Amino acid sequence: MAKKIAIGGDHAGFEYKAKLVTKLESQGYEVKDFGPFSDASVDYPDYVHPLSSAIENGEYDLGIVICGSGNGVAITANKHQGIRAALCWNDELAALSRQHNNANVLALPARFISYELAEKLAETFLTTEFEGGRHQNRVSKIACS
Ligand SMILES: O=C(CO)[C@H](O)[C@H](O)[C@H](O)COP(=O)(O)O
Repeated sequence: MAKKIAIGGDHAGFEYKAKLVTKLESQGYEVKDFGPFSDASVDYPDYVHPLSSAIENGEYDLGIVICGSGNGVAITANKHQGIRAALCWNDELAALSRQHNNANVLALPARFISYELAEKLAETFLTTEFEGGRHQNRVSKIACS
């Protein structure tokens, strides 16, 4: 089970991020918050690039990034060769992102889902395993040199 979690985003995701950090820590996860640390307007790449690099370097098992739509943080994270970020807004998508895509970053759209759903998606993402097999062949072909 993934234990070391990196979390980050922007001002639109700040409130959900703060609550998720508390929740995940209460469940025994080691959580590194890459910011931001207030709801003042910021630029998500300033937080998502360092988070993504840390996951690529093996410092954290999985990541969660949160902005208004989830698109900005997902697009930024996916610029990194070692990152497979999945934008999810329902539980089946969160499960499939792990089972089929071995996603290592969950992107959440805070302005479009409830906090309760965000918490559920995070739980599913963090506890679902990659199925491997035919999916491993496909995942191996994602990265370009
Ligand atoms: O990156 C995004 C959109 O792709 C996020 O949703 C941002 O949180 C959003 O763009 C922030 O918008 P704001 O008007 O500056 O609060």
